[in-house]
Amino acid sequence: MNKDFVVTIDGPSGAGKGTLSQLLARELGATLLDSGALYRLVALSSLDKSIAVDSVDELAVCARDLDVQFSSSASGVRILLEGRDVTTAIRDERVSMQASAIAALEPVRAALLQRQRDFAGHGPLVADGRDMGTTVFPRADFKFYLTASAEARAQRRYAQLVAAGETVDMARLVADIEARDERDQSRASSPLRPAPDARIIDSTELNIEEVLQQMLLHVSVPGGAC
Ligand SMILES: Nc1ncnc2c1ncn2[C@@H]1O[C@H](COP(=O)(O)OP(=O)(O)O)[C@@H](O)[C@H]1O
Ligand SMILES: Nc1ccn([C@@H]2O[C@H](COP(=O)(O)OP(=O)(O)O)[C@@H](O)[C@H]2O)c(=O)n1
Repeated sequence: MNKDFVVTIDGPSGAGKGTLSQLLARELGATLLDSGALYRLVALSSLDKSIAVDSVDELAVCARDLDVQFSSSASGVRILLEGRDVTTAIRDERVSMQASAIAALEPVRAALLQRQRDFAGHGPLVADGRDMGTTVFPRADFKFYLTASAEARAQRRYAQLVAAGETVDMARLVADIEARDERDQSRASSPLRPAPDARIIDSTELNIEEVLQQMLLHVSVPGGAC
């Protein structure tokens, strides 16, 4: 087994990718790539700079020049955009919708591609997103596609946002999630779909620990299965 092995976790919003990729990375001693955060950062930066969604060239420059730092802290990974802590700001629903819109633009995806690939090759990597197993790391060692019913995903997201102190309109949240799913799946450039060699896990009826155990069953690392 390659010491720089790559595990990819793709799937729709609220399927549990972020949660499971963190747990799996901890179990495997791997670095984490939260590719959605990169799209969210371009979205936030473009909203801050009032760049319109149809200004494709400007958005691509924004993605290419993104000044971002991921720093570990006691409360988890903090994300800095041009030195400003935007860890919470990028999770805002307005940013989610903007991220989904700009993620459909091929020049933006192309501008982020190498930045994502650069995470590999420095030890094991767990990469979370929509096209990790299809486009960014097509030769990954282990690929997962995590999904759950739209209702379960919306309920999870609702609980997560309420716990973070936000006021959430459930009907709006469901509509937003469905709109993002539709856009992610139907775009021409790297649409959301399982890689042919991905293991599909439906977590609708599974808790987080059960999903983690299923994943660990299929990831074997040097020194034996873990
Ligand atoms: N299998 C599960 N059962 C219950 N809650 C879950 C499960 N997987 C994830 N969650 C919760 O759902 C919310 C969304 O999960 P997250 O990992 O952010 O999803 P994603 O990254 O796919 O959008 C989080 O609050 C997380 O704790
Ligand atoms: N590899 C990726 C990751 C995210 N994205 C886009 O970026 C948006 C935000 O990604 P995310 O993973 O943070 O979203 P959630 O699953 O947390 O809702 C998604 O709605 C996708 O449109 C993408 O197109 N490709």
